[in-house]
Amino acid sequence: MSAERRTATIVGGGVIGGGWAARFLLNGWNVRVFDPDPEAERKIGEIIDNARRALPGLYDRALPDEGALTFFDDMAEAVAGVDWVQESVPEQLALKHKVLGALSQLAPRGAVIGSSTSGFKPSELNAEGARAIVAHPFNPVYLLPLVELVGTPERTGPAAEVLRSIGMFPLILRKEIDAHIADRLLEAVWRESLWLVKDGVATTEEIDEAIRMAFGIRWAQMGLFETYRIAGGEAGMKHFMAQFGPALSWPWTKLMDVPEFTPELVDLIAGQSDAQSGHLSIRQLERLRDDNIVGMLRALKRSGSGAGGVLTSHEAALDQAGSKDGLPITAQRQVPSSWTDYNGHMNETHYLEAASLATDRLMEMVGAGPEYIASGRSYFTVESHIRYMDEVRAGEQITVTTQVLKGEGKKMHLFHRLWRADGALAATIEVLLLHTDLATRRSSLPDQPVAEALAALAEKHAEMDSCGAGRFVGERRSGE
Ligand SMILES: NC(=O)C1=CN([C@@H]2O[C@H](COP(=O)(O)OP(=O)(O)OC[C@H]3O[C@@H](n4cnc5c(N)ncnc54)[C@H](O)[C@@H]3O)[C@@H](O)[C@H]2O)C=CC1
Ligand SMILES: C[N+](C)(C)CC(=O)CC(=O)[O-]
Repeated sequence: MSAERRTATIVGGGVIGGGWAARFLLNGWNVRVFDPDPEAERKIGEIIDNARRALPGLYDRALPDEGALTFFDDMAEAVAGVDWVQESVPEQLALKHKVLGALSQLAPRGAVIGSSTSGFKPSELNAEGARAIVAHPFNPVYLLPLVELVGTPERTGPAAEVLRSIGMFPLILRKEIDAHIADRLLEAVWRESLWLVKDGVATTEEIDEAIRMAFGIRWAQMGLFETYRIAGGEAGMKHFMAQFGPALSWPWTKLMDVPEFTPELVDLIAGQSDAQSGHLSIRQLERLRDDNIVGMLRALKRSGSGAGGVLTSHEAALDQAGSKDGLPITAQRQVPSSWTDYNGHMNETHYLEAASLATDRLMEMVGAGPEYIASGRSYFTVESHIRYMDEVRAGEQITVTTQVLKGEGKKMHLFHRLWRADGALAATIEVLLLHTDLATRRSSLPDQPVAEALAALAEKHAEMDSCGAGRFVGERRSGE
């Protein structure tokens, strides 16, 4: 595995560089960091720790094994032989020129040199001979998929491929523009909000409530235009524009007029922000934000909408193979914090969820996957028996193996074992499923190839130990 690993160098390991480091590392890349800040290693370490508890929770499959993280004092050594270089130094054009100029000399010709710049255009970044593209991410880089790519197609095309492979959504801009697309939109909301605080209309907290209680949620799943199309009612966008068009010439915005950052305004905003959130550290706020984003993205994954669709296709590309004790591994994943409860361990419902994922995988293995289901046939669970044998904590890797106890006629009888990373058996989940015709909703015989594949597995697994299967609720365990 390590021979195939690709390597990214992060130049500037602050908020954004740390996020990039985590994104690459947790997707199996080796990561090198170049940052003169003596605190860089600690800060990046903390960001990566937060990423480790959040990112794998998005997926129902295991991410690749983490790559190696190394810190360098010498820029030339840091970029030698690497595949991707991501510049994330502060937003100052002279500094970007200096750093990108050096990187363009030192990095391999074939390596992508991406700049995280929030607002500079490639023509500005490369004015002194550099060969960078804009690769503008969003904080937290390890969770949010969007990366705005700006540059020539021969550079942005291959860069987009790499970004997709690490679960991101590259949006290639048609033309360069100050602040790209998303920051133009964010800047509009930011400027307007500054006025609302300065004019005493609202506090920082009230503005945040106005966003998160309504349109923030809406934007996450449909964006602006689709949302407004719906707001136009049955007549759609045209009606919306007819109704709200006149408002564009009313004083609904102060966008062209920006409040000056006087010491008073800075104190006012910083003071309100302290009152609103000062009881939590930045790392605590990051963890709260990450848990919320993971929950929302997982909800979007269910419908395949927006960022949820990006997750689904990335997950499908994650390897899920292998066997343990002669049985196929049918699920492997990290336990997300959203699966844990007030007892500080994985809640009972998610043992069944893990088993359900394993059943889906087993169905795929015998040819009853999504295509088969789309053609009108599937399996329905009619009975399950879970034995909870050990606790599992957030962040632990779990592995599920599946033994086919019976694959005959309409019946598929499975015995899932849920293993902890330390080798302890945490649960067994025995499930009986019946093949079902999705049109009539009645049980039916599976197609011949499915029946044969299932029977073959049942025969192969028949000789194996199935201790713990067939028990009734309350039956004493051996030694009890
Ligand atoms: N903070 C944010 O929300 C976002 C920032 N960006 C962009 O990312 C870039 C970095 O921003 P942040 O991470 O927020 O800044 P930051 O201040 O958190 O981190 C910058 C890092 O660069 C390091 N650095 C300074 N000079 C350097 C040099 N010559 N060589 C290597 N490292 C050097 C600093 O030690 C620091 O660790 C900027 O271009 C910014 O516009 C992009 C998206 C979001
Ligand atoms: C405030 N900002 C301009 C640095 C924001 C960004 O560039 C993107 C983000 O993550 O919001």
